[in-house]
Amino acid sequence: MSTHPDFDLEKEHLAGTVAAMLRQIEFWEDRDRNAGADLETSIIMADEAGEHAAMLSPHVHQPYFGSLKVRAGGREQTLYIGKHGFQDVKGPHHVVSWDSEVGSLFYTQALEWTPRRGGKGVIRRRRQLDVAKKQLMRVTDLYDDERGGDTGGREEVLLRRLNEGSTAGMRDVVETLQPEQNEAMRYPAGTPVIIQGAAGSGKTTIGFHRLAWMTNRERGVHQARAEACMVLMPNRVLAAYAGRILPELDLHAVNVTTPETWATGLLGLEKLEVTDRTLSLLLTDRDNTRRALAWRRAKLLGDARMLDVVRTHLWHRWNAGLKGHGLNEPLEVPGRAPLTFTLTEADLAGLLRDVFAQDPLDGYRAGLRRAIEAEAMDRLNVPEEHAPGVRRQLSTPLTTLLGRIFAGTTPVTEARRLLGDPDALKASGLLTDREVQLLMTDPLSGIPTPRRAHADATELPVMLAVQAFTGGIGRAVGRTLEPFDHVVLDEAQDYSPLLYALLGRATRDGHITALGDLNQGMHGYKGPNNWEAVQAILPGAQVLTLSRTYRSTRQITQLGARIASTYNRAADVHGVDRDGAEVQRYSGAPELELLARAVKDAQAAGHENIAIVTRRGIDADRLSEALRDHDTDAQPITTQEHRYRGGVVILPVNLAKGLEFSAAIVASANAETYDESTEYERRLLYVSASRALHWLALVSAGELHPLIA
Ligand SMILES: Nc1ncnc2c1ncn2[C@@H]1O[C@H](COP(=O)(O)OP(=O)(O)OP(=O)(O)O)[C@@H](O)[C@H]1O
Repeated sequence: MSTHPDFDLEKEHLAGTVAAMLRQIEFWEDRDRNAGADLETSIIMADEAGEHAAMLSPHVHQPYFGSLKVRAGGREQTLYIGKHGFQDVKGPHHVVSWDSEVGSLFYTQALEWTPRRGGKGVIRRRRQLDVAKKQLMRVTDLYDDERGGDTGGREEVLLRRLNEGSTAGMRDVVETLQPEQNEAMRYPAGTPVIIQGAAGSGKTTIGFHRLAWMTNRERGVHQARAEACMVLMPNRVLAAYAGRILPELDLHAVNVTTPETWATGLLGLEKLEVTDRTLSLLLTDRDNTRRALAWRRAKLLGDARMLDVVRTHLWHRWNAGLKGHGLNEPLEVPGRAPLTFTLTEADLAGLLRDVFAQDPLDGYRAGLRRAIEAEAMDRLNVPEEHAPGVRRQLSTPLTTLLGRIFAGTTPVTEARRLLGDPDALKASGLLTDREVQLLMTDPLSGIPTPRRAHADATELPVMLAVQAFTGGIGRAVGRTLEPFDHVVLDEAQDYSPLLYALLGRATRDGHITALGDLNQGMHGYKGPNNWEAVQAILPGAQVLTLSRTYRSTRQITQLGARIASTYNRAADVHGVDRDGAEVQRYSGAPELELLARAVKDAQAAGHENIAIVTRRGIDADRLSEALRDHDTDAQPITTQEHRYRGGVVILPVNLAKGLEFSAAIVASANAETYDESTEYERRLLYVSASRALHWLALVSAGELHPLIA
């Protein structure tokens, strides 16, 4: 297929590597060889060997995708880079893992590095090796110092990859990771990272790669365990779509969920309906004063100061709660005369003060229990071996006592009590009188609430703050709480500073990766004003910018830029210059007919994964039904329960965000549907028009939207 002079040599090396891998897998799977001294040892050994075999076998069909020729310590060698490291015990067919320190050299532009053993290492050649089904398909040199250095091969390989069709899930980009992405992905572990990048710059993809990199043993104390990590995505359709990247990255058991699911789970209220009434008001109310009020109130609810407003409120509540309470418990300690443990109200207040000072991760209720137990052991001089017995005797009286002090502090009721009480809001001294007044107004009163138990997206963080102080915040492991090893936030521009503060508490220090685009914010009333506001909350956080975009052809990117330039002066992003089909425009006939024709045209152009994007969910349901009469089967994705499995689908723009398709068709692409004078609507039009990789159609029965006509 290729005429590269080294093709045959590489082919031979590949065959050798495949054989070595198969030999190793066979070795691991050989039960007799894994027989230990006793049955238990044998089982453990066999299990471990089986695990190694299971990890390696998916990689046999493509052991590596590139190589590096390096010179270090007077010796030249070629390192093969793959998705999974492999040590050939009987031969030279080793593979270095892409996420190792050495693997990084494949992606950078650097020509030298400092090897672990010291001295100087020189990169002599970078080579891409396309391998599929154990066959070598193509050899492309990216850099070769014998052929004048940079060959332009990296761009060539990238373009080939970007020309491929979309799939039903997010894909890894291990083979074509670009230098600036590689740098963001490997930013030193233990530093919170904010990756800012335009739509299609690979933020979400890179976030998952960083997570995979974080689980590599080379990260030392910063290594993350996949099962102790969490990724938050804006909706469940996208979470499922993106989650398909995990096995490709050898990541298993990572919890990919939405902030609402995580929050309601933490509150123990899985059935709680989460509304966004501020958004409803901003979209429907024409009263600018009320809109401004709703916006400012939502912002204030998400202000980081609210954490201490909540804390101060709880301080007063619980101090009032312990009035008139104490303990007077007879205790038995073996070998000692009967004892009594007495705690006065003043003692309790003192212990509560200590707990507030300690600020324990698992909450103040558990903290106070521990403090009282420790006080008992200390005062009564209980020897270590009898401590568990004393704790047992204290258990019931303590549960009763704590129940009284913390009575009624459930996150939902307590957050609402605080937000309805101006004196409580003022208690911390952190909010000005005007701010307290603002919180006391209810600009949303005209927006209906659901019948079911509900909480608004803007008040949820305040509820979580109550939860954080009462029962704690973090990852539930059995009955205890631990911090997450690492948390990745997608669409991070939509997270309030208060949420950042809470997530920071719930995660190991320095282990948050936030992916976002301040220019793409659809929900500015919830998010931070700028990344500095987030940096102020996550100490040491670094903002890294991805400047190039990869998703779409030049034709599609240019159309998107035209829409975005109406609300965003920074819209001038530069994309990979990839040529594609002209944007198709359909109008002047009934919409159904045009949509059906567009689907046929997209299929005729060779595309399989095709999306029709509508403005609202009900449009998608209605059109999906009606299109059947036009011989077009488009599966609706209109609830968070639906999953994208490839093929032709029809979905509203809010569920399309983050997904991508080989071809996209924007339905009702006109000014009646996407109001030209409303920035929010123009942003939605942008999202609709930026879902396609290769082929885009704009459809309207009447005139097309002036921005794209
Ligand atoms: N280095 C790369 N090699 C190949 N493809 C890439 C690379 N980087 C990004 N892409 C592709 O670009 C597309 C956009 O990536 P991704 O969805 O991660 O971007 P994003 O910045 O999160 O976009 P959005 O803001 O729209 O959600 C995907 O198809 C992804 O596979």
